[in-house]
Amino acid sequence: MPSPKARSSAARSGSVPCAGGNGRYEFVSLSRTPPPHLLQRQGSDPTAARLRASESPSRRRGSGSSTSSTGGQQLPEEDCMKLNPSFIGIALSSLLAIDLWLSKRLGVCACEDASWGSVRPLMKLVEISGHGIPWLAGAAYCLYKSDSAAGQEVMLNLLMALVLDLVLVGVMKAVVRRRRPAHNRMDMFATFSVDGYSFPSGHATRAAMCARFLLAHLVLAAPLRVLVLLWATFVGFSRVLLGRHHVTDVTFGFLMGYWQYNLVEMLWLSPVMLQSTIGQLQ
Ligand SMILES: CC(C)=CCC/C(C)=C/COP(=O)(O)O
Repeated sequence: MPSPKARSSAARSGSVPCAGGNGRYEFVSLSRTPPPHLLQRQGSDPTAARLRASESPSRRRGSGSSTSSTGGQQLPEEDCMKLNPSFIGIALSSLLAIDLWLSKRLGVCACEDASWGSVRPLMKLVEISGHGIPWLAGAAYCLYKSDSAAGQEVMLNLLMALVLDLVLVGVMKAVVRRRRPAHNRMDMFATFSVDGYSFPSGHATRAAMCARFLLAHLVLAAPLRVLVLLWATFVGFSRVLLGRHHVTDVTFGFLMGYWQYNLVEMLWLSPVMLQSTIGQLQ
């Protein structure tokens, strides 16, 4: 009988252990039709039942409702789908496996005992620099202090962009509900409940969106522009180093933040709108 590890790696690699006719376990490729004695046994064998139970809910749903013929055997249609896994399915599973492996390897500051644990405090400073609270507070303060209409307009739109970002990321996290990496220590300050989820990285979306915003609306010297880009990149990268996120959470977060800036430009609050808004507030 194979060890549990062998069983799980076999399941991952597309072959499943089944109880053979002589009581021994055999590995059967999912891409081949199982021998008849295995097909007969699957109905009553507890191991086969357990394996079926571990299949995806979508496969379990509607089990036994329809059948198709394969080589004279009547197979449930769901099993035929299993025998022909789609190319996109395999590509996605491979990407996810690489993502998990790479994220774990790169999470070198995930705790003090990790290989780069000594730089964790520095990484946490980078984390704070991309947190929503300092950005919201900073934008609100600049809006309050700004004495030019142009400055007020930019800061109001930055505030609107930051709120939009929080809402969109919150909705996305609540829909996808991907768990954070197992090696993450949840010691972030000021989080919403959806921040228990991982996809996408809110820091990455904010960093990408704010970097585009600053580069487009502030007159900055070339070295400062480079610094803004470096900061945004580092904020994203630090999420993986801290073990907070998978690589794909951050990659998607950057893309989403980049796209969010386009949305902000589309929804841009003009001076006319600004005056009527301020008028209503007074
Ligand atoms: C409380 C406020 C205003 C914002 C929460 C910011 C936050 C903690 C986001 C989570 O970021 P990651 O998804 O990158 O971990």
